[in-house]
Amino acid sequence: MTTADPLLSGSGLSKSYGGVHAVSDVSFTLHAGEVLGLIGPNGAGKTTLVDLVTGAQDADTGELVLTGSPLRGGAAHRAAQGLARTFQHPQLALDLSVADNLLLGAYAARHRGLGRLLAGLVRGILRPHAPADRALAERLATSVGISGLDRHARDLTLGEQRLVEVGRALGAEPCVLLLDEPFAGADAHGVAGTTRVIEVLRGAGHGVILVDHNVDLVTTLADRVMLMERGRVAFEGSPADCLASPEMQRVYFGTAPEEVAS
Ligand SMILES: Nc1ncnc2c1ncn2[C@@H]1O[C@H](COP(=O)(O)OP(=O)(O)OP(=O)(O)O)[C@@H](O)[C@H]1O
Repeated sequence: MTTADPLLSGSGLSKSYGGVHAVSDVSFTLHAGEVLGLIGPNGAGKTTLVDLVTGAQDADTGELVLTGSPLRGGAAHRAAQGLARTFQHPQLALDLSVADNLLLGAYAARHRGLGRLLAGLVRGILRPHAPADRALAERLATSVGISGLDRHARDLTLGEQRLVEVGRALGAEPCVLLLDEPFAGADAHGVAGTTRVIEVLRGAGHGVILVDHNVDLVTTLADRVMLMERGRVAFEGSPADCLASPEMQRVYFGTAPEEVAS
């Protein structure tokens, strides 16, 4: 792999559910230090694409390559290879504390296997955190800007849950982070915390795939944008070019720019 090679690439990815073509022949690249924004209306296939990359769903067709090697296997295997994600609907362990949830990503990366992860978790629950783990939880909390480490996850607002998910993903020290609607339901504080993490990862030469309906934020934060429509890539390019494109006008407003002007 040379520095010009993508950190992560997908080619010819497709996934159908019965007659619904959720993702159809999608190809993409993500380079080191790059934020790729993924936008598109409801049902465009954004979450399905994230699922195919992270191994939450099996692709019908297509190939993925991460740092020069084929990316295969289930979600836990891919996480061990350096992928981390957040979910459109946050998936925290609601009965655990903020600190325990933040540590889950690091435990998973450290133990590289579900059985050992669960064993580590049970040990963590049954006895207080080792000082190093508590310090790590505090560092992750500071990174995303969340306080109250001993609160139960179920007592958090949606925005706080999203921040903990981002912190948990950060704890795995991913080379690629996939964020699925991190700004939905987040207040200014939540937006700032997630934005900070994106900037840190970009600065460290990692990659970020950012899915969100907040087009203003995505086009501000992303280096490149992919617009999806009915499972396909309708446009791919710089944020400015995407915003000015006829495809953007058509997908979001149902009109081409010249029709708007007349
Ligand atoms: N598990 C599933 N079973 C059946 N159909 C599914 C499943 N997951 C997604 N779909 C369908 O695939 C299409 C793409 O869905 P997907 O959730 O990927 O879109 P999206 O762009 O993420 O939408 P949103 O912005 O609303 O989250 C939709 O028509 C959806 O109903």
